Amino acid sequence: MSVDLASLKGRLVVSCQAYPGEAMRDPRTMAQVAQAAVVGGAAAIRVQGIDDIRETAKVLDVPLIGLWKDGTTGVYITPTLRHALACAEAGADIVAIDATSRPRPDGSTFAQIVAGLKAEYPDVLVMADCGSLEDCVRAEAEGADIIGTTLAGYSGDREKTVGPDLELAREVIAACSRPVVVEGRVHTVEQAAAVMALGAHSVCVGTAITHPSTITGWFAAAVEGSALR
Ligand SMILES: CC(=O)N[C@H](C=O)[C@@H](O)[C@H](O)[C@H](O)COP(=O)(O)O
Repeated sequence: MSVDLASLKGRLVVSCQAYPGEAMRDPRTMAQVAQAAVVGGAAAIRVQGIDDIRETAKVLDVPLIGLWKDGTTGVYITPTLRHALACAEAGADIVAIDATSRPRPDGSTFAQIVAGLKAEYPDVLVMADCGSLEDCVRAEAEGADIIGTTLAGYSGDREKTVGPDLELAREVIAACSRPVVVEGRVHTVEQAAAVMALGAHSVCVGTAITHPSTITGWFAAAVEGSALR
């Protein structure tokens, strides 16, 4: 599917990810979670891992953002062209790629991955997962179709804010002309609305919609912290 980014304007994107060792870490389960999110109004879905991309692509009729996390430190979100090509081959309409300037395992650059992916899959779009304003501006110049604030607070460039990094969102929206998707620690509907009011193209929510253990933990802490003795 060739994605018209206008279809995501003013809409919610939902990230459906379960982590290694978790009970929901199963491609069929993630595809079902994705289907449920679409019923609720998600205009696009973001999934991690080749099997999850393949399984989710089978059942979705909204754009699919795919990524491949390899490792847990440094550049681990779709770190090389090999990973990006595999995401596209598995059915991702948009491939999310780490767009920070940190060294990649094979010494390649974001610009080289974008060029290599587009040479092979001209219709596939690139979402740049950025951690700073500089990343966003560079990624746009290097051919990213969507600018994401995904790595704000995770790449070492910015403090990890409680909730989304609204300051970065404001600066990126002002500086970039490509659609900006604000992603990362959007945990409440109020935060999602605040991000959109800044002028974001879309907001991407993961944990607060699709990670039951974390959501349960929030409620459990509130209940236990408020219980009368
Ligand atoms: C930093 C990193 O690796 N972020 C990942 C990117 O795909 C996911 O673990 C996040 O869940 C996703 O970005 C959505 O964010 P949140 O779950 O905070 O709504």
